[in-house]
Amino acid sequence: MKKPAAPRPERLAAGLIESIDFHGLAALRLRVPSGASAVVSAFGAQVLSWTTADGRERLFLSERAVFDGSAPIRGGVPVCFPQFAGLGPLPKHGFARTRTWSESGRSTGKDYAMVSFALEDDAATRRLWPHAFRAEITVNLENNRLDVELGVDNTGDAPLAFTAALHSYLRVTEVEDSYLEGLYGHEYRDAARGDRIVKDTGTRLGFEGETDRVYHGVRRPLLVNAGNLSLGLDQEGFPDVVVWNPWVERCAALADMAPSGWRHLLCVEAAAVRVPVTLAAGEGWSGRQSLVPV
Ligand SMILES: O=P(O)(O)OC[C@H]1O[C@@H](O)[C@H](O)[C@@H](O)[C@@H]1O
Repeated sequence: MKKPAAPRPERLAAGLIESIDFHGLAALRLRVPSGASAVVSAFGAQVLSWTTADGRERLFLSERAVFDGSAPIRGGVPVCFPQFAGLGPLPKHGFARTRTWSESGRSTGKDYAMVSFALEDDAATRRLWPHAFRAEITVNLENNRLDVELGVDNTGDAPLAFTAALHSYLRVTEVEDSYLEGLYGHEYRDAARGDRIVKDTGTRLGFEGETDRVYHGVRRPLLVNAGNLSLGLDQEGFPDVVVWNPWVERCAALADMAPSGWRHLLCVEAAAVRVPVTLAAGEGWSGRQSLVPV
């Protein structure tokens, strides 16, 4: 018997933004005429899904991710701000990923849909980090790319310094069959091996164990070679690139990861880590990561 045809998604004439509930969280779904879509939650201003025009999900989101606000969401593009990892006195990766941000703008056009979320200091952030600031995440979905930008303004009257990252969890079919190109000749701090500084001499980086590296001063675009989930990555403003995969044992210790979850992710993060960003009173900074299917 002939199978009934799957319903065809309606073809959009222009970008569209809809409010949705995503695992109980308030979120926006962005859609563009190519068929690509993305989901961004107000919690963490976090991209939680990006499906390209070919129907493939490109971001890893853990099947055990917690969506009740009690913990950061494991997957998508968490925003690490104003502290990367444990490089300071704040909670790991800062507080931005566990705060609810406010929508600060949206627009659509023939071939894009864009939303922004803002986070400003309040009594709770000042208790942790005594600075006046305004951070903004802008997510721009186009037919064939996704751009995520973090902007930070020092709204106080004293200088401030921060480290930050867009902690993108890229979905791969099998991390052991994936590799990353573009880091040749760069120095990195190997956080999985006692923070030693190493110079990368391989033309491509493969994955055979726990990987936790901060590459310094990366100026070239990168290529994640992962079969039909391959992506080109580019960044501006962020000088560093973090490459992370927890592998078997560390993954098993993470309550919000399935035991085999590590196989299906590769974090390639646009980051400002080695040298903190310093802003004088009234000064601003921005950094962007762009993901393009290849
Ligand atoms: O489990 P978390 O807090 O989300 O952090 C995940 C990882 O994030 C990476 O960016 C860090 O380099 C790792 O050291 C860290 O373990």
